[in-house]
Amino acid sequence: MLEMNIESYPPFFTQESNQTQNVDLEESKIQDVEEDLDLNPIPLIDLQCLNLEKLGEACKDWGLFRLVNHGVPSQLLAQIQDKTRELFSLSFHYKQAILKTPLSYFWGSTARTISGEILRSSKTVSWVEVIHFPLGQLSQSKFEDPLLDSFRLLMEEYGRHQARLARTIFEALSKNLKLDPVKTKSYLSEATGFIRVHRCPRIAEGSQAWGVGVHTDSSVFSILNQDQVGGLEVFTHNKWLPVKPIANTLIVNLGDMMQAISEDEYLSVKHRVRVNKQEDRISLNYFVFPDYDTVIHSSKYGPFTYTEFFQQAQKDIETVGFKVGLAGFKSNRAIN
Ligand SMILES: O=C(O)CCC(=O)C(=O)O
Ligand SMILES: [Fe+2]
Repeated sequence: MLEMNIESYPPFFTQESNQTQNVDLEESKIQDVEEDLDLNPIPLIDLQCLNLEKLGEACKDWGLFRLVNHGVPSQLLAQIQDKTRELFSLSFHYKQAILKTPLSYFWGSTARTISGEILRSSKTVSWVEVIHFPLGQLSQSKFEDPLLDSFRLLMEEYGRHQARLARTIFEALSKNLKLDPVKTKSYLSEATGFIRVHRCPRIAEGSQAWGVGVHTDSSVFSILNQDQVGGLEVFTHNKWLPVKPIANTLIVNLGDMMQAISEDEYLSVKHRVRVNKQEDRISLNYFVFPDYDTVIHSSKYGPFTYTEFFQQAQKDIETVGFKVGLAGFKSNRAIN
């Protein structure tokens, strides 16, 4: 067992009372999942020779794919993982002091209100610590702490790669779906992009919690970089499947906005994150959205803007304890 740097964790994770009650709503027990890792059937998409047909199939059948030849230098990926780990291992109080606006630092939940406050569900707790990096605001920010400031520069560089990938992927999906490029231009808004860096603290034997409980992403899609500890699981073909960590690959998860834009042809995939008992787990996730005020038109859902979708999700979490999501936006035409 690696030594734990206790001072680096929010007290939330070291209090006994938090270690047993946090079981996800949908599963009362955190069971093992089927491990057919060697088969590793998650579709591989090569960005250097993009096969549109294969990409379309992956989006329809899986709602996710693994990107290779994505052009993000392996050195940058490794550096980012190392620096993220280093940043999280600073003391909790120091992190609270330096991770200030435009960044935010929170734990126990991945949901926030529109004004940026942490939104905790009364039903479920996420065994995760999060730092939120709004990419659009990073270049104007300079941090006094040298580690944080060098991390900001890395995030900017990584963010530019993510925005490039997002544009390329969205263009390919739009082509497949025969979307009108002029009408759907604001369905992917670079300015909305942000990166979340996560640490899921290891959890004591006998305690249980999900790092992040079952959910779909609200974004158009997300691009995930997980470390070798692994833990991401997706619900696909009627079972839970672990997404094996493979160095230098990225995982693209389609979100609710993409499902709506595609008229339900593509899937916003359900996923969750398992906590490791031996090691802390690090992941970085880039999310991108439509322009917040752009109306999404679809025959399956009533017209809505991302702002409305987000506000509804917030209301759901406060009232029923989880995001209802697209199911709450079905158009009358689709219901009848
Ligand atoms: O850390 C991960 O693997 C994914 C986290 C996630 O699903 C999310 O933040 O929406
Ligand atoms: Fe997610």
